[in-house]
Amino acid sequence: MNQIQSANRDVEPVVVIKDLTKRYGEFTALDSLTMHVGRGQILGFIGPNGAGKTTTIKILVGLLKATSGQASIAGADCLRDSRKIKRMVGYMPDDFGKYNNMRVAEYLDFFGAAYSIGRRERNIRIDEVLEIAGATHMKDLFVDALSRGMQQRVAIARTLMHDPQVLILDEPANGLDPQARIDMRVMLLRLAEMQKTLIVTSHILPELARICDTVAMITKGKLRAFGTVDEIMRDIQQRRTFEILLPDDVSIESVGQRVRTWLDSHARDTQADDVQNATAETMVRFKTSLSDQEIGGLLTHLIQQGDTVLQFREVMADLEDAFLSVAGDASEAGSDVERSTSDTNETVGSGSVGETS
Ligand SMILES: Nc1ncnc2c1ncn2[C@@H]1O[C@H](COP(=O)(O)OP(=O)(O)OP(=O)(O)O)[C@@H](O)[C@H]1O
Repeated sequence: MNQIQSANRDVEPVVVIKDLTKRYGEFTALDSLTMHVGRGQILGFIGPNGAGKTTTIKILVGLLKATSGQASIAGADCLRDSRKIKRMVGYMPDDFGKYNNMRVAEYLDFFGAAYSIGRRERNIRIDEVLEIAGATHMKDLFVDALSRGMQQRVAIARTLMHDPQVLILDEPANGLDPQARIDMRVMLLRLAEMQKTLIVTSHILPELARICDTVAMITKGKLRAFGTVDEIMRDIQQRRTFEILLPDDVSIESVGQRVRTWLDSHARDTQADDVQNATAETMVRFKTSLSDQEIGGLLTHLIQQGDTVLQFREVMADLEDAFLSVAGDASEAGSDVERSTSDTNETVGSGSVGETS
């Protein structure tokens, strides 16, 4: 197992899972899972279908008994102290459910009452949670008429009604359009700023990379990687990919050759196909294990040679690459994970060393 220890050691752990195992008869759904999440942090809990995410969540919220191991939230045992757990945890399932003829305020009032919040306090709380979720304008709308993105905001508001310190959100970005996904990320970050501890499940791997402090990747009930996104990336990304965007395809051949020659003389592990001329995209793409500072030397070299470079940027491997790498079972994971394009971290053409990452 490639278990990377989190850099967030200084943050007080709120959710602690230790050697958690769950068997259904002969079948092991969770196998000695150990991980933790600190206060005000976002954990991306990532795994393909059937990996064991829901099983873990059910144990955390006290709905399922583990076969062995421990799960606690702020010191309370997830099974034995279920009343405390219920107060401390807000769980947002993937499915919004059907609530015909119910307005948003009534919907929130209903859930507030289920948490035994008094009527006056409920009214105040409804306005507060709608504000936090950016859904104040939806207060009098019917929930079943809302778009998926609006429903997700209301679902977050509902999860916040009893002011839980830990939020467990199951696939919150599922079915959202790109703008709604961005809005969702902003909202999750805001909740973390409010010192809420968030566990966010996803099988859309890059979705979480931008906002998570820590990522836990599981397949077949086993933890495959646990650490910050940077730690996981650094661990797998021995060789990084860069792109050099050129003004036209005329200079591609010469720039490609210059990059090849430069890499040959600076990086011992350079391989024949490490440099590729992407003519249609007017760019040269190359892989290297060199440091940012060393790669900056290549940019300087090109500019000194009179090449016009529009952009010099690193192609960020996404969490999916990391996942496939650490899972060590690409065929199984690859069939389940949703593919997406890589992100790029753009920098300027005539830039200096520091701008390459
Ligand atoms: N009650 C049960 N009896 C037997 N096997 C079960 C039971 N519940 C879950 N499993 C199995 O345990 C494994 C983990 O399931 P779990 O629902 O935790 O996965 P998941 O990561 O949440 O997947 P998904 O993303 O599809 O929800 C799966 O192989 C599932 O079939």
